[in-house]
Amino acid sequence: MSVIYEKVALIGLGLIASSMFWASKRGGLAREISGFARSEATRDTARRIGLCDVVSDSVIEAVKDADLVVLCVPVGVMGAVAQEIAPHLKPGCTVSDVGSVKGAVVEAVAPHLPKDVHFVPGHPLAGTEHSGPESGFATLFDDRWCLLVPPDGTDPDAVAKLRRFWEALGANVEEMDPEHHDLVLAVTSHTPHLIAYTMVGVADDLGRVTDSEVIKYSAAGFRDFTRIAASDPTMWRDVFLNNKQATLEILGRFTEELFALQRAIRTGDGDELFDYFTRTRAIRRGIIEAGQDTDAPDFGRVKAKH
Ligand SMILES: NC(=O)C1=CN([C@@H]2O[C@H](COP(=O)(O)OP(=O)(O)OC[C@H]3O[C@@H](n4cnc5c(N)ncnc54)[C@H](O)[C@@H]3O)[C@@H](O)[C@H]2O)C=CC1
Ligand SMILES: O=C(O)C(=O)Cc1ccc(O)cc1
Repeated sequence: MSVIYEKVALIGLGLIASSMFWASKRGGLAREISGFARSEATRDTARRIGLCDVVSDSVIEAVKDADLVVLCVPVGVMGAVAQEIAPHLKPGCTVSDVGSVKGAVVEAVAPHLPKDVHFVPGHPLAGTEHSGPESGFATLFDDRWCLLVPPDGTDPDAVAKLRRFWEALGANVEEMDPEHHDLVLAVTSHTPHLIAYTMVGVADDLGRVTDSEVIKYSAAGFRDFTRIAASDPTMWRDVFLNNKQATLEILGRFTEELFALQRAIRTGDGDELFDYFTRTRAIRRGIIEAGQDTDAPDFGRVKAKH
């Protein structure tokens, strides 16, 4: 592999930034990677484990002379971080992010950036329920999607370079517009997370989630819910507050379907239940035939290149 960016700055040293660092080192994709995190404890941990070539105590220092700056912070603080770094960005550099929501991030970040900087927002569809600087690993993005949502008129060379970088990190890259991204993610990630949170909350309300019998006998479905419900609360609070419209739209549809199934159970309508489950089974089989393995413990890897 060869160097794609001379200097990369990673802002917010958690799961995604640390995985980007290790994957970038694996491929030799940057000559220097600087990092900044808000808390001193995170910066100390990063230094101790060798995360980033240089860990700066100031975000301004971290972005100085960087050719690529990636915002890896919770969605709700992207705008504030962009505002802080904007006057210190190298002319001609690319600013990107990895936030799970795109519309609100574009709105919050774009107005702060100088005209001579390329803004190419991104979102790797890869993660785990773990967070923090010690949770990252080099293979996180291998065979996963990374979606780029460049605003209209973005310099195609800047987009192509960032695409090459993500491909070298191991991902399959596709471009999308922010609104479509947010709707797709509301269906495939955000609403399912909310359902997992709710289901674990319900079990907890019943006082059984920590009960050894429930843990002992819990089937894979509930275990997956508890894994997902262990995800970072700040990150997920920000996802829902910033993808409000699409999540509420999908939740509305979800509750309609749930009520229909509830009614079928109450009235003993076996045909309704059977037909519904037959339809959903076909969807699952379609996913497998398309080469996407959703059995992966964290998130479906992309088996086939599309
Ligand atoms: N965790 C996951 O599975 C995935 C997360 N994402 C997105 O990636 C972004 C980062 O997520 P993770 O790496 O999982 O989070 P994380 O919680 O592991 O790391 C976030 C880091 O940002 C730092 N931070 C928070 N506010 C800050 C500020 N104002 N200035 C500087 N640093 C600040 C935190 O101290 C922490 O070090 C989020 O926007 C999230 O939506 C995207 C794909 C997957
Ligand atoms: O851990 C899981 O199951 C995930 O769903 C990972 C994930 C979380 C958030 C994202 O924006 C993308 C991927």
